Amino acid sequence: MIQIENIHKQFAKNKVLKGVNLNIPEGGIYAVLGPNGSGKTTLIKCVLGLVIPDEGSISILEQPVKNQWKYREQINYLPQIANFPGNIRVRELIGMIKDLRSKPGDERSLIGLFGLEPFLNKKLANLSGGTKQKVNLVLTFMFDSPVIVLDEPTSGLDPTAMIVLKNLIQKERKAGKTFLITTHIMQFVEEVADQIVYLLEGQVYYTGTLSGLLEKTGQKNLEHAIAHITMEKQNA
Ligand SMILES: Nc1ncnc2c1ncn2[C@@H]1O[C@H](COP(=O)(O)OP(=O)(O)OP(=O)(O)O)[C@@H](O)[C@H]1O
Repeated sequence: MIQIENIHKQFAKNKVLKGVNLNIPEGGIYAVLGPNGSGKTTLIKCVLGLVIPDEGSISILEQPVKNQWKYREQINYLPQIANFPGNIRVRELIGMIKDLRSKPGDERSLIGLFGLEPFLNKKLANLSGGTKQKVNLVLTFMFDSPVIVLDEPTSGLDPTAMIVLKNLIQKERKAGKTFLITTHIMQFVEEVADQIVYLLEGQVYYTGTLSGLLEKTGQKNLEHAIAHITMEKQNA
């Protein structure tokens, strides 16, 4: 479904991705993890065509993405920071995004799930951070696409919204969708991810199941496994 081969990317002298290889088959939830600044967002943006790699190739649904744009219709993307103008009302924003996509979107059940009815006529600038994130999740999940990319989806969410999000992800996964998710919330990863991709020093340090990572590191949970990898690297 997504093939990433030998991706390199540097910003000025900062070599962020140094030969990333990753093969993501169709269906399932891939958590892309790594320390701050390890290149998770950069990698995701390469997949989306928002960052152009210096070297390497990416194919999605068997199509190389270089100089292409049509494939993006197959991806729903939740950015880490979505910067929409503050004077737009929630209802208008949803309408605008639906007009921009060439496929139909259905936001009604999502608005109910996230309890957003009272906010539909409010301007974005007047919403709390968590409520804005719920709106962004509606914008992401209202379209039916085979690939869903979520950059820090839990940001600012209260526990109820977190449960709604986890259920939504599981529902879409059962429908055969492929997820790429970045997050620093390890409990979230333990609960939803099928596979873990751990980026370190510009390369993929680990891909596999959570239990495989625990076995590899000899730790009892993901938080400890990651701390173990970091310490090991520091002492190397
Ligand atoms: N457009 C850009 N111009 C210059 N440097 C950039 C740009 N985008 C990212 N970087 C740098 O690339 C590195 C990786 O950033 P990236 O956002 O991909 O990391 P991340 O793993 O997603 O981090 P976090 O966990 O903090 O979200 C950082 O050093 C960042 O400053």
